[in-house]
Amino acid sequence: AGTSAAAPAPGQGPVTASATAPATEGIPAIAGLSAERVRLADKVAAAKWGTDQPIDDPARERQVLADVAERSAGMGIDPAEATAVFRDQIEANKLVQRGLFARWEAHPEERPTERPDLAKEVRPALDRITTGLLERLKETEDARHAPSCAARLVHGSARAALTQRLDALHGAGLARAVPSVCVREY
Ligand SMILES: C=C(O[C@@H]1C=C(C(=O)O)C=C[C@H]1O)C(=O)O
Repeated sequence: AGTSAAAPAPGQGPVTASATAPATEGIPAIAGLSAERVRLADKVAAAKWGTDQPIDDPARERQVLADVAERSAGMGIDPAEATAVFRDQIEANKLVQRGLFARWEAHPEERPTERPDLAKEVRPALDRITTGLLERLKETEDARHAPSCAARLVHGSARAALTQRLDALHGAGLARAVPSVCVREY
């Protein structure tokens, strides 16, 4: 008793184990972190909903991009490539926030019941994702410039959308977040 559930032989584990595990490295990890960032738009929107804080905050965007430029340069990542990625991440986040505001206008019963603290809770969570994304951008220097990047990005994004159970709005956000990840060499 208790020993009947033998571990599967290597390579014979359930197919779903690898298909649902979050990617921890490479281009797919960038897609995974991008999906997490897009999901954080729910908290950003909930923090702003019913306040006079606008969805677009150009000062905060400049701060995010300046931080990315400085840290990427320090890490040996092309700052132009890194800031292009984060410009898209920001546009994606606003796309989702706008979609959620529209949803909440139309469906009062779906409105958030709590207001997270943008400065103390939500932006620090976004900043942690920034750190992770910069590490992954560094590690994928070659992969992002390779012809195979686009396929890896599409595959990784589809997997992230499934594993993180993104709905249509967040899926559209993820698609908006990642186009600059692959660098075209022409
Ligand atoms: C996420 C926010 O909303 C917008 C999106 C930002 C982002 O994605 O980093 C930054 C500023 C805002 O224009 C926020 O205000 O923090």
